[in-house]
Amino acid sequence: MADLWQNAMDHAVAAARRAGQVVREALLDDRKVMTKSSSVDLVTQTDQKVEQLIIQSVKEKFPTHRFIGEESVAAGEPCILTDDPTWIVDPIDGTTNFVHAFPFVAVSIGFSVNKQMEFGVVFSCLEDKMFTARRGSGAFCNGEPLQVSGQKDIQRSIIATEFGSNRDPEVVDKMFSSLRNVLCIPVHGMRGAGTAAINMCLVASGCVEAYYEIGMHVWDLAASSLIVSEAGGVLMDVEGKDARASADGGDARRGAKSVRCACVFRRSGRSDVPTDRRSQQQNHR
Ligand SMILES: O=P([O-])([O-])O[C@@H]1[C@@H](O)[C@H](O)[C@@H](O)[C@H](O)[C@@H]1O
Ligand SMILES: [Mg+2]
Ligand SMILES: [Mg+2]
Repeated sequence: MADLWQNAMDHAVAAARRAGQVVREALLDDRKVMTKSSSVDLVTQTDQKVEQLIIQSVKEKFPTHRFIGEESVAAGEPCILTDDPTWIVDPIDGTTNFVHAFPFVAVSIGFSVNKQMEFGVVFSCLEDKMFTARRGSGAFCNGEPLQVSGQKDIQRSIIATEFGSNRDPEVVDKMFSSLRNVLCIPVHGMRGAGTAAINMCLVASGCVEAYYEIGMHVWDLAASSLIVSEAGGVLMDVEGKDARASADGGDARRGAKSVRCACVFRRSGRSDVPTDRRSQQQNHR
């Protein structure tokens, strides 16, 4: 049976690749840096230009489809997910990395129908790695199949996280407390690429066992949530509930901030997490 959305997925891959070229070229020029919610929440004209290029190219081909785009929402567009075919776009995931030419910058394009991710595309454009997933058909990097880590012991794991853009000392204290809790499990190490999408693709690739972050937005993780789950991983919120609803934008109805956290772990077996670490949700595969 013909795949109804394959044509759209092919378009997304081509659009992400074109967008990646724009990002790479922009790295050769001065980057005009602006700020959004705080002095460390950065955006550039390239973020805005790339988002418009992606959305315009989709509108020409799929005029009835809807959009949730990071920079469109920042400019006042609503962040509401309906059952309609919806493109969930983060034109540059890792804007701070882009500004500093730190080599992990992704173009993230997720596609949802009936509030369910149908495909996800994350192009790590400085590594030239195209991560893709079609619901029910697996996850790939440059065409090679992906599988999450088989590590069964969190004490032999690497955990990824990010610090976001909130510099409120109380929030920072909570982040450091979480870091301490995780490090003292103990784990082999902690890492962060500077972009949620690439961190989650590292989980899907089996390079890190889990990734957590408090305060992500739906566009940060819509595409990579499907890449993780199609690679055998799971998404959960800090209470251990299935976070795909949030990742699919299901919580987007309550606005972009609704996605509190997406912890991505290998497909869980039984998990008897010590209650004092419930928020880190260890996985016993
Ligand atoms: O803004 P952006 O570069 O698209 O997305 C980034 C996320 O990928 C990252 O996980 C988060 O910690 C940053 O604060 C920022 O939100
Ligand atoms: Mg982002
Ligand atoms: Mg972004």
